[in-house]
Amino acid sequence: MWNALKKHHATVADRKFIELVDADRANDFSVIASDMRLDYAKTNIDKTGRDLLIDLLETAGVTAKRDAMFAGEAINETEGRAVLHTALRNLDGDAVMVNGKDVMPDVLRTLANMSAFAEDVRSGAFTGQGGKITDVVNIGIGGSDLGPAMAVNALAPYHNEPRCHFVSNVDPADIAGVLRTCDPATTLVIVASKTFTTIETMTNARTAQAWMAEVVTDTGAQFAALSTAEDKTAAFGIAPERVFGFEDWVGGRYSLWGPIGLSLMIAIGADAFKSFLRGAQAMDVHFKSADWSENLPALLAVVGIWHNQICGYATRAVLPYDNNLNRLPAYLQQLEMESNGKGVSMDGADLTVNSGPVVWGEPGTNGQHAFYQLIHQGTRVVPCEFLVAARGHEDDLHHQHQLLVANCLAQSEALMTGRTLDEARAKVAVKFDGDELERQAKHRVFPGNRPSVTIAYPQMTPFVLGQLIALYEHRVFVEGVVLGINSYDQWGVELGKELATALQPVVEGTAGTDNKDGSTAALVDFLQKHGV
Ligand SMILES: O=P(O)(O)OC[C@H]1O[C@H](O)[C@H](O)[C@@H](O)[C@@H]1O
Repeated sequence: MWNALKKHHATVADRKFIELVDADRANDFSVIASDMRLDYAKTNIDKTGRDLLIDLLETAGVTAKRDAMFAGEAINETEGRAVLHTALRNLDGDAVMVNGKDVMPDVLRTLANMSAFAEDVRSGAFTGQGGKITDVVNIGIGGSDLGPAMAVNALAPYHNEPRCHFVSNVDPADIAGVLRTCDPATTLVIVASKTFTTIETMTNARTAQAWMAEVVTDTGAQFAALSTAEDKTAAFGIAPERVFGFEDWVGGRYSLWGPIGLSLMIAIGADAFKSFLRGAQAMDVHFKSADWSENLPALLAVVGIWHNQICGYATRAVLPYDNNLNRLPAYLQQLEMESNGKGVSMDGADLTVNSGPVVWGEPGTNGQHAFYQLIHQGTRVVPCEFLVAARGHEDDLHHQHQLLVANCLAQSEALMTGRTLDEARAKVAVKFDGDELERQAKHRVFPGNRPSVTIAYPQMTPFVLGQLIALYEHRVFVEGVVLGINSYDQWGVELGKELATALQPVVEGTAGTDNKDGSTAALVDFLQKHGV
């Protein structure tokens, strides 16, 4: 299949896709599911290419794998675990079996407990020593931070109760900066850690505990924990009624839908949080039922595969024309790169194609005034993913939103159409002539034919955010199955952790640098001379 796709690519690589994009192609290469429209017309995928890509899904067994995932089979083979974040948004409670047990009663009970606690915090029924909670500090990292931090920003217009802060970095600047703005007597600290062993999180949690203890008599009463390790949360001193547990079949970067979403739920309320879950559930239903040729996550995945594994474009820019999605690129970096950044297939063989792409981005229009230069005229092609809402939330500034939308559409159009040398000459002919005209014109040429997809939606509501994040999760799943890798482990983060533990005494000066390489030893020496 890979060879067939590469062969086909050779036949279409030079085709100007601007010449292909008429109304028919725009409809044929777009799909609408629930509230979202995915347009992938501005690419050089043609019908044959799409057929081949969909054959690739069938050959890779995506249908069977998808059904196995939803059925609770242990598709995370290297860790022997099911992958069931979808159960967290299965609000109708249809049975989901793991090892012969229906997990839904526990899932729904935890959701009800979280909802009651979140509403108590919002209403003031739950208080700190100094009264109603004014600030929530979520201490977590990776999947225990990026999801809620991204979603609280994304849903800022729905955020109507305590201020929410997110502390992740072990750099003391992070926690010190946040705690400086909070009153310990009215702050709720949420320690979010699936394992409750992550060094950054546990270090920051102890710092927060000491900060609160200076003022608050019973600090444990103002701490909550989100974890799979209830013994460890108890040892930390957090009462069981404020521990919201989940199971190991929820991966860290897929955990926003359950207890790890508590800070989001406190920010927007339990009803809006459920609407967020319903959005994701709608995308799950679509993913399970739509034909691959009409299936949003599957199509987004095959476009990604086309650009990365077939065309060889190493990166992908995610460009939300939605300022509140400013943490989406960082969230997707973990979701996609920690899931599909692997060089070994499930059976232990080396991959024969590239692993998933480098994902990066910033909201438009800011990026336009920074790095779009490279996207338009650099020598490397960067496939772009534009996201845009029909409406913002600032009704009195709707004209500004229209300008935002115009910018978004202009960028994908410019990337596709480019500007020829003749057009560039015409632009500068009034100012220059002769050789100088040629030289100046060359700088103003845009190669064009640069691919992008656009995801459009009516407005960034909780329901739409749920759809969007579930769309990306399933896209990652499909790409992972096609590559034959396990998208649900993350062994690649272990080595650095082990070496950091070993280096701590070296940095502190209680162990020597004898067994370190020359570069590391010299850096330790320099930092020690400067007071580390
Ligand atoms: O939630 P925790 O157990 O504290 O884990 C936090 C994060 O750290 C790990 O190193 C993993 O790479 C991430 O996938 C995880 O989300």
